Amino acid sequence: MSMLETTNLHKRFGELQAVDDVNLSIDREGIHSIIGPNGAGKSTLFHLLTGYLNPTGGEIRYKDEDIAGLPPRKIVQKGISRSFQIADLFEGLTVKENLQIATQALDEKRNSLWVDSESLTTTLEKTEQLLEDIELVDLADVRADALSHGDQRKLEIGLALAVEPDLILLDEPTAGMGKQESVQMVRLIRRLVDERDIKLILIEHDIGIVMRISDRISVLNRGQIIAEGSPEEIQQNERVQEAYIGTKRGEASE
Ligand SMILES: Nc1ncnc2c1ncn2[C@@H]1O[C@H](COP(=O)(O)OP(=O)(O)OP(=O)(O)O)[C@@H](O)[C@H]1O
Repeated sequence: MSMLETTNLHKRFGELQAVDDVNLSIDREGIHSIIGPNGAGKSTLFHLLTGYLNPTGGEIRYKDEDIAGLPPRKIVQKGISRSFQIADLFEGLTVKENLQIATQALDEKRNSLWVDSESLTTTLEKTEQLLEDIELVDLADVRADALSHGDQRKLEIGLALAVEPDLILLDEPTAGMGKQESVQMVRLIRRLVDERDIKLILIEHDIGIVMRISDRISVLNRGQIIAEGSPEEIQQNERVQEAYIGTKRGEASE
């Protein structure tokens, strides 16, 4: 059974159908990538799945419950998380402080004036675990705005993990990275998915990375899904090749 399913999902901006009758089925395990040329509708689809945009039509079912149109906070509570931009968060705080705040957001007692020692211990333990998971133990006391670009992206993933999601959505986690940083990031993401047993939906422009990391791929073009399958199937699909004509080899939409 699938974990997340969209049925006839639409999002229109004026005359433009940015997401056009999308039927997507995401099963419970592994990494499912969404690829497609610039303007294909990938980010719009992510915004719909995470509550940042309301669909114009259609359904989004997560664990068999309709979540279309729910606000982002409610969707996070259901177990779906996405990466945040550090710029929108706490640049002046350290790596550890950022993770602590995100972890505390899970705690039902966060609005209470008195935090009991048990929940404080749990928060600290979870924060330590997150630091290890995202390989930032050595940089725990460094301010977020002093981190390298690659380490900021790791922290963004840590923040998304802090709410203990079952499903996580990452939008271009390797954007702006050099080759070596990208390889490290891909390795980290694969390990997290396997160790934490979470499902990942990924938007990624680098086709080389997509083919290496994905268990399944859906291809969007002009708001519609034009192909879905394993990396091998997608590589050989003629409609996909046509959609990418004119793009450089090894890059989907640059
Ligand atoms: N808020 C908005 N208002 C109007 N049009 C929008 C809005 N957001 C996106 N669009 C349009 O919807 C289409 C799909 O955009 P979207 O950003 O989802 O594509 P994408 O596949 O993520 O592209 P990219 O790879 O360049 O990030 C584009 O034509 C875009 O200009």
